[in-house]
Amino acid sequence: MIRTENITKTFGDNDVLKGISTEFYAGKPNLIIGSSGAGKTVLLKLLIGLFKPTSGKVYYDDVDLFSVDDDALREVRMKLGMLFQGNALFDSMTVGENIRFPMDMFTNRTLGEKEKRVDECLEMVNMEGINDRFPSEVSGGMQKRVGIARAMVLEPKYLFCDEPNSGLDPKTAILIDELICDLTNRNNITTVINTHDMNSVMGIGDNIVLLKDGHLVWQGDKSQVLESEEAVLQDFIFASPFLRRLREDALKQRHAHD
Ligand SMILES: Nc1ncnc2c1ncn2[C@@H]1O[C@H](COP(=O)(O)OP(=O)(O)OP(=O)(O)O)[C@@H](O)[C@H]1O
Repeated sequence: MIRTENITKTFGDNDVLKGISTEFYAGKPNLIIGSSGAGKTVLLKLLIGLFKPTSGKVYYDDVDLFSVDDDALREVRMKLGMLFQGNALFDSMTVGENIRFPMDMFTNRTLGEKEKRVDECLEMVNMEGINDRFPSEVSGGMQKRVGIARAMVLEPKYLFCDEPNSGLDPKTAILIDELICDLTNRNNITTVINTHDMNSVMGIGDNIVLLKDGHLVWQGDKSQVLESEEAVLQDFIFASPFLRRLREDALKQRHAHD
């Protein structure tokens, strides 16, 4: 579990986060949503310790991320997995070398042990046998899976995904969501996903945190989205006239059955 306590972040005279107190739970995908400039990326960077808050606290279970000594911080960092926007795979390395990279950096495992773990991770994302291909030789959806395999290689307790669906067609995007969700449930990981994708919100939104102008304006799960009266949420999720009509129809049907 990750908990934030009244987090603020100011750059110069720009108050980007204005007191965020929330929890991200283990074993479920936690989504941060909100329109452009709301502060999602800044919050994600704070959670992983890339930015320090101007004030407030971030707790990983009982560990206060910004008050612990370097050894304890390193211990927390070893438990973080990160799926970067656009995958951030190294083009000059094979798929296998990309997945092995965190083990080369942070462990003393033998080459045999590392190769065995690479195979396990490729199997985990249903991509067995593509070790020797280069990222440019596989599709965008496959690259995403490789990115997930790399994020999982050190068996993270916390997984961060920055817009995991960007650049994917809707069907592939849903498969990637399901894969992240499945790995999260099976391994009891606290997964935090920064997303704009409405399908993700309605498909895997077990805990949704909505930001607007640096404020947390709504928190709930996908089953509460349809009925919520929160205008910012409705504007964000049902952004087009077509989607607003769909929501009205769905609400009518639901109330007709009540
Ligand atoms: N390193 C930085 N220095 C100064 N200002 C920053 C920095 N990073 C982000 N900001 C500012 O913080 C605000 C929120 O940016 P952020 O990237 O978190 O938005 P976002 O919700 O992730 O938007 P998007 O969905 O477009 O990625 C913006 O006004 C941005 O200019």
